[in-house]
Amino acid sequence: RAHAPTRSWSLKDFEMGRPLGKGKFGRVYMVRTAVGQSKGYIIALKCMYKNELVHHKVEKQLRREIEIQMNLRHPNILRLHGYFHDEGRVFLMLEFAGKGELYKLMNKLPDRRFNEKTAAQYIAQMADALSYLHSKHVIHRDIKPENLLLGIRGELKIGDFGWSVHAPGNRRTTMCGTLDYLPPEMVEGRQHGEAVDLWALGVLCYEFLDGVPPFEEVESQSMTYKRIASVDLHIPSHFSDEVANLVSSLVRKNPEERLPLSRVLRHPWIQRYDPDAA
Ligand SMILES: COc1ccc(C(=O)Nc2ccccc2)cc1NC(=O)CCSCc1cnc2[nH]ccc2c1
Repeated sequence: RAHAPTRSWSLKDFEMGRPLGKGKFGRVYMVRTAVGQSKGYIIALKCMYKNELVHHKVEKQLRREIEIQMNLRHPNILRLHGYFHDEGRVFLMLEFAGKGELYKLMNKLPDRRFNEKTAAQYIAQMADALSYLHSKHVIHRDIKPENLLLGIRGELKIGDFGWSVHAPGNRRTTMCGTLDYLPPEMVEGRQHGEAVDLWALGVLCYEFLDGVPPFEEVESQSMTYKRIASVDLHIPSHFSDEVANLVSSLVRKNPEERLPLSRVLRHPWIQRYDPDAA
């Protein structure tokens, strides 16, 4: 049974603000609740057309996602405050992340690189969010910079759950977007579990420090595929020994050998920059 919204919202409850971007199936606007006199608060309103959702056969996935996300509460996971619909559209009331999209910030950095201190804080926040999701048997499956947002205090927020499923997952619908973050078991279409997020965490850490993901082959997707399947990983010389150790412990072919999140949070590289991470 889909969650009965806490109260029935409708478009007239909001003051429309500027567009925040185009999502997968709709547009997102910055809006303020409590029209008129009282302050209210700012949220991101995602507007999607029902016939488009039906056309792409994703209405069941959306319903499942709403079920999952209405119960998630974590500082590094973008909140879904509620949802409502009118005759032709579905609206998601999402948390507004005050410092915007992480990849836009990355594109402004010289060679898109963060220093190790910033990267370690982000990875600690991601590990925290992922251990929360995994404790609820939710696999994200799509951890990558494009899906990360920044809160007003500069904290990371996992922002988009287009592919989260209850473990163990076995992707039924076809893939879209980059292969770069997918682990061998997914590119080979095999059974996969929560360890796919551990692999992606290692790939994310690599990209934060090198500016590009480890298996990227701009020219050829099939080459990326081969490099992932063979774990053709080369750690750049500018990586500290400790972060080299962390990345190599996460980006492992065998899912069972990947460093568990509890160990990531206690890893020397994380502890050096974020002592109260664990
Ligand atoms: C929890 O979050 C989400 C949950 C569900 C869905 C979704 O669309 N699910 C879906 C749709 C159809 C079929 C199946 C599933 C999307 C999001 N999240 C976003 O879309 C992030 C960017 S919109 C928010 C936002 C906030 N804060 C910002 N600050 C600057 C820009 C910005 C942008």
